[in-house]
Amino acid sequence: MWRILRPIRRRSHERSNRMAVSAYVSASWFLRILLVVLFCTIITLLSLVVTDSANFLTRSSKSGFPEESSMIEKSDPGGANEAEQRAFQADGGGGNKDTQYSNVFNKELAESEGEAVKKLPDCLIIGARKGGTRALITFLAMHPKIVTTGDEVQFFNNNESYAKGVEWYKDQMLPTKPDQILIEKSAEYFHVLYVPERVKAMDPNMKILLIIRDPFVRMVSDYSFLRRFAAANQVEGYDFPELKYSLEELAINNETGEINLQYGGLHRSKYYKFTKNWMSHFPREQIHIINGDRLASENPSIELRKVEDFLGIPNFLSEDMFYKDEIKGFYCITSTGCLGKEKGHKPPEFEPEFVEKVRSFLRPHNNLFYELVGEDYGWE
Ligand SMILES: Nc1ncnc2c1ncn2[C@@H]1O[C@H](COP(=O)(O)OS(=O)(=O)O)[C@@H](OP(=O)(O)O)[C@H]1O
Repeated sequence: MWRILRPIRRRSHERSNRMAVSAYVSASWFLRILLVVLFCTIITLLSLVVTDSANFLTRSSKSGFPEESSMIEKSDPGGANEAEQRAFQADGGGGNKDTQYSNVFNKELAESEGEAVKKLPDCLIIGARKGGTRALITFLAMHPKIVTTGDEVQFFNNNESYAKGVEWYKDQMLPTKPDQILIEKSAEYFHVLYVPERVKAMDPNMKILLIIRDPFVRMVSDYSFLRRFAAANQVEGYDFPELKYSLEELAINNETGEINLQYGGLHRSKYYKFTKNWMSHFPREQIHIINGDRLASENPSIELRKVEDFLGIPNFLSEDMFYKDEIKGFYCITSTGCLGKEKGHKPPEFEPEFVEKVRSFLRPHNNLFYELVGEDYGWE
């Protein structure tokens, strides 16, 4: 019996051994496949996380600091009002029809070698709208080493013009000698969020001039300009609220008594947001900020000297080239007179409560702006 059973037991023993070996082999393959799948999943997840954080950082750097979002972005109705921009463009940038000033004040400086040819600008005055951009470019145009554009070209902020391409843009410029700097000013560039990206794509070395003034004063000037403009002009498809409503009615929501975040005039006075956007495309050293309050209230040669230094051209614009016109209340050019009648108004008066409400809304934006640019402008 034992002899009969022994081979059977051996066979069954061998069978169970084989089964155990094959179970072991299958289990080890299963584990290997599982590990490979697990590894692939981890890699995919990790790459998703990395890409997402990179996107987040890019988004943050384009639209402002992440911490800004809690305080500032909530109070931000979004981009500039396009209809308003059209209205502004219809006037070539706010009554900017000043003539070019001749550059032959100083013979030595005026003598430039080489042939004058059309080229793309070396420098842009980007705004801020109603910051004193016209005064700035008009004064700079007296410098023999500077050539400027007349009317605002509004190339980067106007999709129709932008679509015409850089050759078209170049064609809008005046011929410039090799040792002269060409400056274009369009006061709306500062406020349109896609502009710096476009400028950088054309010339990453572009020098940027930004002139800012007390944001409350700027808002008042912005409102007054649009009101005057609307009274004298019609823009198809756009009803100017400035014609129907007072500044107080536009800036304050009359139901809640709170600031009206949708009001474009106020939005454009939030310098931090727009400057941050420019600084995410251009280094701080490439952006020179002019104090528009000072350019208007002190002899302009003080602020202009800093611009000359920034542009790397000889100091030429001197105190005696300007005088204060007591009737107009602004500085004018000794040899040619004041800016056109569209520039330089006595601001209207407002109730102190209104002024304080708007100023306290702007204050955190101003503080962030001071921090960002490294200078305290001391606005109330
Ligand atoms: N010297 C001199 N002469 C006249 N005006 C001067 C001057 N310096 C600064 N300003 C102030 O410039 C304000 C107009 O700003 P902008 O030229 O940037 O306006 S625009 O955006 O181009 O339309 C303009 O605003 P308003 O006073 O509301 O007209 C002036 O306050």
